[in-house]
Amino acid sequence: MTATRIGVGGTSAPYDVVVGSGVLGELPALVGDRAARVAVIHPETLGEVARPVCAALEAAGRTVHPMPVPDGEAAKTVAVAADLWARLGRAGFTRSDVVVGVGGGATTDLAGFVAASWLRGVRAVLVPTTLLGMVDAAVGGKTGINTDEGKNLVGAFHPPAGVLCDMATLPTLPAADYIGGLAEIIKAGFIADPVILDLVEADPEGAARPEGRHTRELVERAIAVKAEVVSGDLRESGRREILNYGHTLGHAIERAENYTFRHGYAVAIGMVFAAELAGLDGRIDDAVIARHRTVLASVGLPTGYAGEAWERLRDTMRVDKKARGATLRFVVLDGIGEPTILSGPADDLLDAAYRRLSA
Ligand SMILES: NC(=O)c1ccc[n+]([C@@H]2O[C@H](COP(=O)([O-])OP(=O)(O)OC[C@H]3O[C@@H](n4cnc5c(N)ncnc54)[C@H](O)[C@@H]3O)[C@@H](O)[C@H]2O)c1
Ligand SMILES: O=C(O)C(=O)C[C@@H](O)[C@H](O)[C@H](O)COP(=O)(O)O
Ligand SMILES: [Zn+2]
Repeated sequence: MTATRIGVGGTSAPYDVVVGSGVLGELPALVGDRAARVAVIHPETLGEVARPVCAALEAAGRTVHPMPVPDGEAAKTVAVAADLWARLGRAGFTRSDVVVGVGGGATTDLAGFVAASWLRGVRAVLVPTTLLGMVDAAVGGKTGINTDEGKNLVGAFHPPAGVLCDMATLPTLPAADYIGGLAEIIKAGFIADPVILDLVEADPEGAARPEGRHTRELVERAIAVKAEVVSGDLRESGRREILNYGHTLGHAIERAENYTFRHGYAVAIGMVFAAELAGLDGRIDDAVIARHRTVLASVGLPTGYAGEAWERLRDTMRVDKKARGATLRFVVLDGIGEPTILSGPADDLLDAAYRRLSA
């Protein structure tokens, strides 16, 4: 199957998300001719995945600097970012050079942030190798790291110069990580493209595997949702907030679990919470709430949570980026494909929605 190109606009430098299988040959063109040096930031555990990326760039005449970092969320720290700044400095990276991020969403968030901050911004090209990275994290220019106080609290909007989704990398991804990516795909279904929900419901077992019959369509539909939203609101001054569906509680759970809980799993629970909130607020009926639980559970995602104390989660949600002053704001649905903001819900509504998660 040939590669698909999904354009992302809304900036002075529109870019393509290239989706296909065995498409590494497209990488040098995304990196461009001006770069003499390319830093390839990748998890140290993914040396085998990064090697062909480095080889493709070397074959195109670039001087490649592989920069291994800790795996997954452990890389999203200021200490790792500072170490990368030091490595770029020692290697003499200038404004015409390029940072390539290879790996899951945690790695591409870090690589994007380092590219955004080095010399106040150099080009980033992202090569996501997880389902979640392809359909969400690598697209749209949100970059960042975590702090002790919460998730993604430091970062920058820095759109990539290109994104290469080589689906041939997916078969080695552990099943649990693949399923985590489905949470963001299902999110795109609830907020904007209900056909996604239909496709998952038609074949949940296939949806949970890279070789599933609808996989390519699910990936492309989710990217199309993200591309359309961020093209209209890069800096999240309005509509982009819908991409945060399920993330207000989700991020609080990730922090409470010390980032050992997969992002997609936390978002799945957060979407059920948001659905319960919307139901209690009279916005959606029981059938829509039930559809959240059934579609998420059908692919193996969690729909309940009985972990950390609710009071602590509620406190953590106060540093959510959608909050304004003391007012918590949640993305909720008025119906499938009809996201809106619920501003300042009463404490008893929040408490009741949370109780339904542990019931
Ligand atoms: N910037 C955004 O818009 C955005 C959007 C969604 C999520 N995110 C962020 O993305 C992160 C989650 O991303 P994730 O789910 O990809 O997790 P991750 O980056 O932690 O990767 C999950 C695991 O998969 C491994 N892996 C990656 N590719 C592999 C492959 N091809 N074969 C074998 N193993 C492979 C990684 O080494 C890691 O152990 C979170 O930090 C989240 O906040 C950002
Ligand atoms: O791109 C966006 O905008 C999103 O909200 C996508 C989310 O899936 C993603 O997890 C994002 O990193 C969350 O952003 P944050 O601003 O809440 O940290
Ligand atoms: Zn997310």
